[in-house]
Amino acid sequence: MTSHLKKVELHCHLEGAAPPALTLAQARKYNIDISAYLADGVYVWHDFASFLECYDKVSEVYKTEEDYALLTESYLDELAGIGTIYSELIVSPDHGKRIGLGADAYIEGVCEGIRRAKTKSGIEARLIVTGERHFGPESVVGAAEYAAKAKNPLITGFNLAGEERMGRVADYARAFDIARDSGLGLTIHAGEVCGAFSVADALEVVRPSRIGHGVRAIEDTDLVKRLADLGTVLEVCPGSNIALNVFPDFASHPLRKLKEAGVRVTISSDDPPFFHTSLEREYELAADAFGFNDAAINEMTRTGIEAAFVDEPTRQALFARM
Ligand SMILES: Nc1ncnc2[nH]cnc12
Ligand SMILES: [Zn+2]
Repeated sequence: MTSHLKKVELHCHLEGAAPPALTLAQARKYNIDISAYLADGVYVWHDFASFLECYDKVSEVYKTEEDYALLTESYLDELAGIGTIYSELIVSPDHGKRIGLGADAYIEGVCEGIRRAKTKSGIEARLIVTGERHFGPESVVGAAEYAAKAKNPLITGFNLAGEERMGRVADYARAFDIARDSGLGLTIHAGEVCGAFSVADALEVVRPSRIGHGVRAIEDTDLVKRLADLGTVLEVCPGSNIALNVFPDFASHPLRKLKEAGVRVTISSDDPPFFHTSLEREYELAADAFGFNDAAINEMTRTGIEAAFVDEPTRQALFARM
């Protein structure tokens, strides 16, 4: 039972949180055939590459500022309903451009959703702009430039997501330099689909305070020690890792080993309905599948607040709500 615990989520892709029923309604509204990617109320994919394709197709049925406001508001309402006090949403202004809405209107819709949810429940939220590796280094630089110039107080971080097997982290270094110079918090997907080398690359090239997943660092003992020594926070998404077959089952998932080795870990849901999970389930898994007691789970939640891309008064206000 974790329903009594306060919760924090640092790693959830906004479009990845789209409920299948809402996606279907959106597809019907815009007369889009989504049947190859959504059938019988579940998203259809079979491996990491087809998951990314499905994710991109699903994203295309959200088209207007109001669509994004509604999607954001609905997800944050769901989080607030399970005791979540803080959420970071990974967003892609590039996607706004690709669907013809434009990056500013896309972000404005998301911000409107954040304001609506906060008015109702007090949930605090921030945005992490992401580049997608499979759209190439230039597009990732474009995302970083957008985030750096936006001067939007809700945009506080920069990320790199997408096909981890495409290129090396060094190919995306310039985007992270732009984001770092503008004062954004840095995180990067690494050690999810690719092995420990990808996490080592990320540490060397990006020097991020956080890493998305990072779980395959477990393949290299020295690297695990380095993560612990540096205090790098891992945004661990166990349900996602099992769904994508990064590990065969929860018994072989390294969350506990990483924590016991002194690595700072937090728990998130990544793309919840795609992976048949939710933040609520991830907290339940922490208790039931990983055997963490309330104190250990609260420690991970506090780590999330420590690592959140927020100003200090907001961080202290979040600690006060724990
Ligand atoms: N789990 C994941 N890994 C990389 N890119 C993603 N984009 C959405 N979900 C992702
Ligand atoms: Zn992710």
